[in-house]
Amino acid sequence: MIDSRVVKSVRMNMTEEMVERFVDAASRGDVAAVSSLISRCASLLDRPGANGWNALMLAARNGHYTVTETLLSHGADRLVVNRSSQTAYDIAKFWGHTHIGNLLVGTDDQSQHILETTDPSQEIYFSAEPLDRLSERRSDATWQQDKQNRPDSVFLLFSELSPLVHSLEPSTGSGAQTSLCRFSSSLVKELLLKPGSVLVFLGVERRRPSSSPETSSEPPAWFAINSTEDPEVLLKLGGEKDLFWARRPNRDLLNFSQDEAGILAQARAVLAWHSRYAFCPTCGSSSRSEEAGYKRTCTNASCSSLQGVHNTSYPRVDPVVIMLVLHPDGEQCLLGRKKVFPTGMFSCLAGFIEPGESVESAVRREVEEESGVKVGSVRYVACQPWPVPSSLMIGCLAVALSTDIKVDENEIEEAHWFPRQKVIDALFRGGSPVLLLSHQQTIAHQLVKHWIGCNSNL
Ligand SMILES: NC(=O)c1ccc[n+]([C@@H]2O[C@H](COP(=O)([O-])OP(=O)(O)OC[C@H]3O[C@@H](n4cnc5c(N)ncnc54)[C@H](O)[C@@H]3O)[C@@H](O)[C@H]2O)c1
Ligand SMILES: [Mg+2]
Ligand SMILES: [Mg+2]
Ligand SMILES: [Mg+2]
Ligand SMILES: [Zn+2]
Repeated sequence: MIDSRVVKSVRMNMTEEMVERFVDAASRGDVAAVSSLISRCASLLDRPGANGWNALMLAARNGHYTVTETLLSHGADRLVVNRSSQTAYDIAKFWGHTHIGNLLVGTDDQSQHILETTDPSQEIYFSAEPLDRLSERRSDATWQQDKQNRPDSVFLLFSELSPLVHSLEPSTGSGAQTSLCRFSSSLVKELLLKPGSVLVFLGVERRRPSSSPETSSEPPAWFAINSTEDPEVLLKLGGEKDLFWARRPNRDLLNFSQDEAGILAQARAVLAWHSRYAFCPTCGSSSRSEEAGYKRTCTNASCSSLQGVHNTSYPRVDPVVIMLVLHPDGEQCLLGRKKVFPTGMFSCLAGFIEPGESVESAVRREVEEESGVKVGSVRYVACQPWPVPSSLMIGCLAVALSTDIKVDENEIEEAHWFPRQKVIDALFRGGSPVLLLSHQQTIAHQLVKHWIGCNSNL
């Protein structure tokens, strides 16, 4: 007679073994194995494996859309948490699998599913577009004037390109520490008449899906003003006590909510262009702002820039490649540091694209110029508007063909190959004396996370 405890422990082992097979199949994206195991034993669905993660969490971690969809269709519980109190949604978001995150919260529009890759672009700081730019309204002077006078229009104030902001209580939960100070038209009326004020129309608030279509009133319009008036006088306009000018771009501009960061990037980049192009680049005469701040026109009637379309009259966008270069062994990445970086901080190499150059060629040229490393294949990942003053960072992964490093000492202080584990420690364990990564809101940081997230066999 076999002892009932033996039977029980054998049965237990068999079940544990089945659970491990089930979560492993989900982790590998093996939808056939997942479906067949669920059909044989439905109770496997939410069972956690030995490491405390269940099938839905592992499918979310590794970006397996179809397995996630299958588990949800069998009723997998999206709200179960692992030992770090993370749900499958938290895990998907952390690893940049936006399409899985959307599926888990039910907002999936199937579009990203086709791309089936991690898509960090949705979360890239400075890239949100909460306003409809309504570019077709820029040359409608009557419409613009009406909007400028409307009591619900919002005006952002900049002094020499620094936005007026106020600090937020930490409890806001959005992670934002600062918020843009918003003015109504009555408060800025006089300021708009000052000769040194530049006004830019940013757009109108996008209708919330919940708002009823009959909502007659048009959503509020947003504007940005750059002023040369005394900043202390302008501060008083705000009225509130804890207002300040966000003067240090690489620090003060990285603490806003995603939406405000997107608005800030648009405003600051266009205002920066106005501040540098007060005179016509073609003939040197003064120029004036037109089309709600999206064009500058020369005041010299005989200037050739008035004939046809000239790119000198429109806001600059400077394309910059920024690349995480991977060692041929796939297990190390190339990071460099400039003299101006804080001690121990390393970042991706970057460089302005030159006229007539493709993204891929710029990646290869800049990497070789700055580190001596030759690059083969280049893959686009995501981009980031970088309003300092008006760059567009084009983020790529690149694979090295050579490994010897010889830095261009004019620009790069040092550059090294960093093993994956050292980068993981820096990413998740707050850096180490030898490696501090750039601010999490930079695309350089996102590229490193994307690389680590790509290979799920952590
Ligand atoms: N967001 C991020 O993660 C991140 C990271 C690194 C750099 N950046 C930004 O990317 C930009 C370019 O990086 P870089 O400095 O290494 O470029 P780079 O390696 O091309 O070197 C800069 C030099 O390029 C020349 N240059 C060519 N075109 C230029 C232009 N349009 N404007 C200014 N200088 C130009 C100048 O001589 C300048 O000194 C920097 O301004 C920096 O703010 C952003
Ligand atoms: Mg360079
Ligand atoms: Mg560079
Ligand atoms: Mg360069
Ligand atoms: Zn001119």
